[in-house]
Amino acid sequence: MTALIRAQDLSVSHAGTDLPVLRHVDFRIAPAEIVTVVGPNGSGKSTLVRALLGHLALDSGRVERAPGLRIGYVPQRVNIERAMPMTVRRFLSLPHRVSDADAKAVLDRTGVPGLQARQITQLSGGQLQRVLLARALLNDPQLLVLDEPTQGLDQPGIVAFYKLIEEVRAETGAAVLMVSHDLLVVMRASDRVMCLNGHVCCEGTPQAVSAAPAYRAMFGAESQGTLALYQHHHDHDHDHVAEGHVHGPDCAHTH
Ligand SMILES: Nc1ncnc2c1ncn2[C@@H]1O[C@H](COP(=O)(O)OP(=O)(O)OP(=O)(O)O)[C@@H](O)[C@H]1O
Repeated sequence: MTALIRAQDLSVSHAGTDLPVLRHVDFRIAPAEIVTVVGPNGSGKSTLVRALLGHLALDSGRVERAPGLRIGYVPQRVNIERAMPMTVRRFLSLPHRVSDADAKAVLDRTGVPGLQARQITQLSGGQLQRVLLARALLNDPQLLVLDEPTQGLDQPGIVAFYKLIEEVRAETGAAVLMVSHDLLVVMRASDRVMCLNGHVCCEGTPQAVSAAPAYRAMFGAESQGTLALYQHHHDHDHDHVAEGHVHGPDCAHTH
């Protein structure tokens, strides 16, 4: 099936960094697929998302988006202006006005009914994430992009949020691209996982990635729990990684 987004050989630099933050990254996501990008802090996950959305200039490579692609984007929670006085109802109408009926329906759907009159600043972390998701769902997206959607949530909150994401995918057929640090939960919820450290260290099914030496080296003890979830039937290689790329400090794979 045709990809919703396909990127080839992406390299991206930020002002003031010597080395490109992303180096020779290939990416694609198909309709209804759940893809998760994992990697250490500063490994370029948010940069990849922003490059795929067309928010950043590329050093090299290209990003192709399906014509007219509808994207629902939930940026990192830290980027939301929490100090600004605004009700949930008003927030849902930015930038496009929505009807009361649609606002009610989407809040019901995301498990936070009746919050219309509440100030954004007064929401709990879990409620805020669901309101952000609600807003992203309003334009009936073919692709949902979630950058660390469960930051600050406790474990039951994280599990419940990913369950909601899976339900939304099942109901709407939307593909989902997530950045996450919640290795255990996210691995179970994903069709495909990409392990990023400036370049793609490993990529594949959760089973394959959780057993990959690069992933294990990167996440250490935390990865052991993930490994226990899966049987060991891994056979990945790094053939898709461009020759001569530079390893990040936590990347231990060999060629
Ligand atoms: N606007 C910017 N200007 C300069 N450098 C930036 C900018 N945005 C990100 N960087 C740098 O690029 C690198 C990758 O950042 P990015 O936010 O993509 O990483 P990340 O994997 O999403 O990290 P985290 O897990 O901490 O959110 C970091 O070293 C960061 O400091």
